[in-house]
Amino acid sequence: MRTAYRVETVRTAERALMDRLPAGTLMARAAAGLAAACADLLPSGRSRRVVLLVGGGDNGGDALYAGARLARRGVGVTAVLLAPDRAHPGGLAALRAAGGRTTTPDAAAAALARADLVVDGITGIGGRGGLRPAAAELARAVAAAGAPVIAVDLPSGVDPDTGEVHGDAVRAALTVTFGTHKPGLLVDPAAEYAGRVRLVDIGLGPELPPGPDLTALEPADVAALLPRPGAESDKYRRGVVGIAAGSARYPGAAVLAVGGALRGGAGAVRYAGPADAAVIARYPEALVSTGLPHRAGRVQSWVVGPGVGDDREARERVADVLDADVPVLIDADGLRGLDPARVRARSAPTVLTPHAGEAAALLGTSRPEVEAGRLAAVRALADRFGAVALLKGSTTLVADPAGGAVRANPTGTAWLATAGSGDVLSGLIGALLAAGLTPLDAASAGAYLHGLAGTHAPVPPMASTITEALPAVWHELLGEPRGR
Ligand SMILES: NC(=O)C1=CN([C@@H]2O[C@H](COP(=O)(O)OP(=O)(O)OC[C@H]3O[C@@H](n4cnc5c(N)ncnc54)[C@H](OP(=O)(O)O)[C@@H]3O)[C@@H](O)[C@H]2O)[C@@H](O)CC1
Ligand SMILES: [K+]
Repeated sequence: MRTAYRVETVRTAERALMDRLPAGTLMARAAAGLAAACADLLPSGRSRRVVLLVGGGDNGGDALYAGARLARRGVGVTAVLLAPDRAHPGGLAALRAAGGRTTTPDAAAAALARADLVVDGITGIGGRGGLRPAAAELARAVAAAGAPVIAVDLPSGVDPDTGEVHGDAVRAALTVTFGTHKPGLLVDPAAEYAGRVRLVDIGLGPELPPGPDLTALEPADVAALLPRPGAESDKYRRGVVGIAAGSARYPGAAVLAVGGALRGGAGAVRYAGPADAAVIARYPEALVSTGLPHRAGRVQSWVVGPGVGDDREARERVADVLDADVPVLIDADGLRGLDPARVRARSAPTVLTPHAGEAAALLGTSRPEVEAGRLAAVRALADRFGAVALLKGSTTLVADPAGGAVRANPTGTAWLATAGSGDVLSGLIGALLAAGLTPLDAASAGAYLHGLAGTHAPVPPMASTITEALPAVWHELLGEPRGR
């Protein structure tokens, strides 16, 4: 599990560690890791030039010490000093002693034009608000120059705690972060600016509290969560999913949600609704009925909403499912006008899976506001509805109403934003709920599988090809030969 901590927690841990170590040790560790990452990215066998962007804090100090290490190895290093009188004195002295040069922001463009690599040390965890004008101009000059960028700790201009980006920010190919991930590195829009992220161990681990602010599942975590049928399994032990999706007008949503549930490992899928003929034609495995969901027979979870429409009949189906005493996932049309009190009053857990537009409607805010502050939005949804909230999008986030770390989904591709993709996800999570995973685990493992299937599906993927890619993803994660 990757873990991320907010700045306040990082600072406390850093102080505790610093008290036990000789001055300068942490910065030396950070700079060594940073210099190694730079060396990996630099072309070999010819004269190489690195430009450091140096702010007035310790982030700039890291860049200067790393620059000194590179200069000692024969790399041509030029430091652009944003605040010459405040640049880290020890770092500056080390760079100069190693033969590095310094310059001012007005001469940056010429240096950047010849750079093989740029090291962004303008701000790290000490950055506040959007970049100030001189720093913002430098960020634009870097983008115009086009050389690859390594960000020190965080790309300058992104909010470390929330992942928000206000105005210009540096876009990096790689971010070398120290001690622990910060939430902003795993949440869009900031995550997109960070590029790949490399964590350098500076010994902070033992000083960090057990409860991180954000986590991201790794393959082994997902593999441990996925249900594996045992010798004694029957369909009820593996989990029966009820799907109340689709309508005469939108039968496809029913088919896709049922497919997601079947490929999510369900022991059986009961479909209730008017798209029964389309479902049975595609999936003869499904048990179909046309009455209200509660008449469909015993299930261990319900999925309601995709493609149900918004007429009286649709509202009746949604209300009927909300009365069920099993975990319920509500998506798409099921989320329209959803009453927080009704969801809070349910006797079993609820999972909501809105995209940003649906989340905005549920929170009474705007879509751009949700997209700019995804972390705050997903927490607010979980809080308001007393439900696990999964906010779909460039970074899918999952929040638990009990609090604790928000989970950021690390898999997926922009190609997943295709019609019906969310219907597959809802069925998939429904199957994991029926198998007995906690709602938080079901939602985050479902998002993980779905994202991975999206990257396995032939490009451009369709929702049904995401479903078809799921078996390969299960095999990959469980590490079992096919057919076992
Ligand atoms: N934690 C750890 O364990 C370790 C931390 N380490 C490193 O220390 C870094 C934190 O250093 P830090 O505290 O000195 O803050 P930092 O990020 O350099 O920013 C402050 C500078 O930025 C400026 N500034 C602020 N906002 C701005 C804006 N919007 N636009 C433009 N400028 C802005 C601010 O100016 P001021 O407000 O003072 O005028 C000040 O000059 C951390 O990220 C990591 O790299 C490692 O060395 C070792 C282990
Ligand atoms: K930085």
